[in-house]
Amino acid sequence: MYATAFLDIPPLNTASGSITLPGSKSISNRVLLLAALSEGSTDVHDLLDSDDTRVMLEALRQLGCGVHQNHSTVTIEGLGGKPKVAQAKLFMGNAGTAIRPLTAALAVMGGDYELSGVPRMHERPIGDLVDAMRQLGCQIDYLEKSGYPPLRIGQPTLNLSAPIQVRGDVSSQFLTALLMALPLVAMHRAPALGNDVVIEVVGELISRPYIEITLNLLAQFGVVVQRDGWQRFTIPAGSQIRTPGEIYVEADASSASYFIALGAIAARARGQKGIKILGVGAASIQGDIRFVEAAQMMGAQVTSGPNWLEISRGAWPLKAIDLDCNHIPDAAMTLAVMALYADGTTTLRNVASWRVKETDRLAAMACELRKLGATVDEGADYIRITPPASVGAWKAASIHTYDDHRVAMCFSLAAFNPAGLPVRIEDPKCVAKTFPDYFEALFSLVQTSPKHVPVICIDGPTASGKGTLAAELAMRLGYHFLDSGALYRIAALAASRAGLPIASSGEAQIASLLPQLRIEFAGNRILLNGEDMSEAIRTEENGMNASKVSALAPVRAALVALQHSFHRLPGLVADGRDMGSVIFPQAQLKVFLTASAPQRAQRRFKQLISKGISTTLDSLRADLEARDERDRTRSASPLKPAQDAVLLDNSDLSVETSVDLVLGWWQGKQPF
Ligand SMILES: O=C(O)C1=C[C@@H](OP(=O)(O)O)[C@@H](O)[C@H](O)C1
Ligand SMILES: C=C(OP(=O)(O)O)C(=O)O
Repeated sequence: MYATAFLDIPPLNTASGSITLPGSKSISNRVLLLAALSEGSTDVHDLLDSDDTRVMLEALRQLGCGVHQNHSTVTIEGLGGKPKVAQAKLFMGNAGTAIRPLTAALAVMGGDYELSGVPRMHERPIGDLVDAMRQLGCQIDYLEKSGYPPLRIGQPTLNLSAPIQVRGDVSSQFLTALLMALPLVAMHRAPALGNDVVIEVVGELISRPYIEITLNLLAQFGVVVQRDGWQRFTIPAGSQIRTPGEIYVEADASSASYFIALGAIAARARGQKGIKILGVGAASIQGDIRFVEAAQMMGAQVTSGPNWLEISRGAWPLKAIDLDCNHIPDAAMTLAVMALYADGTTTLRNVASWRVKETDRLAAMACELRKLGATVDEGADYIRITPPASVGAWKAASIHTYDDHRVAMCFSLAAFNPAGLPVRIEDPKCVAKTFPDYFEALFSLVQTSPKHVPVICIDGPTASGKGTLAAELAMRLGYHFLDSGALYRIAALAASRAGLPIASSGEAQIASLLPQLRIEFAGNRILLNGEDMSEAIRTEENGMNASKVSALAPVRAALVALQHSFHRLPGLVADGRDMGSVIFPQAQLKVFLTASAPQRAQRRFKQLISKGISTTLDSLRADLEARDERDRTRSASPLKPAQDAVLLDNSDLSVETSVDLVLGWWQGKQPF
């Protein structure tokens, strides 16, 4: 997950490849609750691991439910309709699918519970559900504002004499909550005429396909709800939630919308087929699978099987559409970004519920689409988008994401703009609500011209602090990190481990070994084929070998290719001695970092002493000065700043100040 303050997505061109998407949020949280309410244990396979499911799992644990994780399977030991813990404060984050059904279930079972969430959750309505539960004799109080969480739940005096009425025009989750909780009432009622539990929907019901998910999963847990259209739902008396023993969670169809759109928008990479999505397809029980139809209307070419989809670009530009999106409220946000690539004005209607979700999504989408150059008309329940009038009318934008995962995910697709502008996504970690690794998934499928992938080079003499600075910059920008000095050391270590002669007689073999190595920089650790080598490469002996290896021409050539392989989306920070001058001459920012010899000697001294290695300041300083002189004057690639490098003497600067300074220079080069 990118936990950076922002993520700059370079302009993108093509996309190809296949992706297995994480589990459905809607299915995961329903299955967790149903498994918890049933008796016995349920193995849930492919459960979504994200903020929304974590809050649900944590709440279930607090209520005394056994939760055991084994790879992608979570086993839930059910409570059999009665929490083991009668008093708890439950934090539900911003998960509508957690707080609403859990409120209903706890209110029926009774106890002393408080349910709260993030500040936005306290602005998301729950009054219609509370009103419905109160008809049944449930005890629910508002702790702050009437109609909104946080809530306190007490002991009910259940009294079911008439159908329970619920409004469904603000959120379908209230009806879902009743449907999942009321079997707990029905189970205690003898099957007899008039004993069934009946729910009546008052007025219009929105987001209807989510009710189909609820009914489908209830049936898998042994509760077959009878229905009369969308108006009346009957839970037969004597119904009981029974675990099916194990259950598989489909991949998330709403998450699929970003990749379906990607297939529709991105040019196809040469010889490639487009985007293949695994884990969800035509047989999905999720309503958002119908996003496929909307994407096809806009021009996407889609083929599908029961649990896969394959998408490629069809009509281009995309075709503008006018669509009632009430059945796909979440995925419809993706259509709003697709509309930027359409041949006219797109109108998405009947999405008033957008106003009460993670943020006011109608206002948010309108504001951010305008930043990109679109003309947007926002109504009470619709949004109308006209793309930028010409290539020149596109603007580079920093997209504010309002702590809304879907805003962050759908706007990443604006990076395909024809103007070749990057897009900045603020607070990218908000995708953790439903898809923590969204951006990693995106970057695994998209390609762009290497010239668009940014590189920052930090070169400089030994002990100038370039490694620390470069690693910190990479972390702050979410870029890859290349410590080229360590690469020579890793090459030497791998060669000697493979038993190859560290001499010209072994140069061909060493060179062919290098491309097979999987080298990763994880923070300040260096991994070789998954094994942490951070200490092993720093030995005196390996240092000598590294120096020998670096003198072998074929090895150097192979290392160039290896260094270039770090140049990947979304960007790279490389540190070394010839990063800016030789390896990445095209880098957008080159910094040549220096510090006075006494300062560097001091830093190295502290470093060695802290490792328990004894040395003296004077000898270190003499070594450094001698080495500087050798580096500067040697004939083969002498250490000198690239012509276009910025010099930074950090003798009197803290690491933070140096980082801020370089980030400031970097920002000065951005169009945002
Ligand atoms: O029941 C569900 O799983 C959901 C229902 C929808 O909410 P509304 O019914 O509030 O539209 C949807 O937006 C949400 O992401 C998940
Ligand atoms: C509306 C959403 O979430 P929630 O389940 O919290 O309602 C969503 O995921 O888009």
